Amino acid sequence: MGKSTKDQRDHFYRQGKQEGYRARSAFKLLHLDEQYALFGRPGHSLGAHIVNQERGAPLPSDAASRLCAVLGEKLGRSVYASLARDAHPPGYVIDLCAAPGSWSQVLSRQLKSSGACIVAVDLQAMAPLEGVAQVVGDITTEETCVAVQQAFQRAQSTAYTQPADLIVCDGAPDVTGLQLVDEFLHAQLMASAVSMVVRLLRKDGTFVAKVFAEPHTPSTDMLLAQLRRLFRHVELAKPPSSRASSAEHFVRV
Ligand SMILES: C[S@@+](CC[C@H](N)C(=O)[O-])C[C@H]1O[C@@H](n2cnc3c(N)ncnc32)[C@H](O)[C@@H]1O
Repeated sequence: MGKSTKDQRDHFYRQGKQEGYRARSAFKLLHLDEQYALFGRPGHSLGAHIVNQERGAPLPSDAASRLCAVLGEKLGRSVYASLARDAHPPGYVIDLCAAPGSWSQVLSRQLKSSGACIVAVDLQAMAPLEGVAQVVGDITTEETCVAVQQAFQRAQSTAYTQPADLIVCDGAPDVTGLQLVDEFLHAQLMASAVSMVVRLLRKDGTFVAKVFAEPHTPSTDMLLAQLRRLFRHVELAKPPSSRASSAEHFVRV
């Protein structure tokens, strides 16, 4: 392992301890939020106008038509839709493969003030977290998928069940050391996460998942192509807190 990678690992490890996170992976989600505004950017000027408009406040100018005038109808609408999405904090969130819970801690801390409803799922039970409902189960089984759906419904105070705005998955199977077996097990996990996303994520909601895939390889291109058949925008990211020596990347749809 190179010196800079080791230093970086130590830095995030120490910072995680100082900030009370259960794992250094917390920073991966925080960095993905910096890149994609996963938790909303209500302070963003255009985003704030859009939120105000949706709340009925007068908009000083018509942001959507101005964007269309500059960028053309199709791109303008698409940029407007993504700014509108990024302006809102997600209200309904599912954290798949959540233990020991540092991503759930990030979600709980970042979204506490907006009163988000958060459900965390893992094979292992984790220490309780304020504002996070837990399901212990295997996400590759139908039984757990139903249990997540039920917990998600119970965690919502309204009669009408909202679909999720954001689903995150940092799942990793126990490593066997046999590359083909490990890749197969991770692909199973990803397929199960995607099948939950198809059932529980709202249209234009956000899904973020860890994948072990180097960019521009045939297997990564195939994975991204498969995801693009289901989701409009699919991107591959490598947050600075993810070790450079690891094939770990994150897909965001
Ligand atoms: C890297 S850890 C997740 C770390 C977590 N995001 C955090 O920040 O604390 C991977 C997790 O995936 C979970 N996992 C692996 N296979 C699973 C499965 N089939 N169903 C549910 N959870 C699973 C493991 O139990 C483990 O807790």
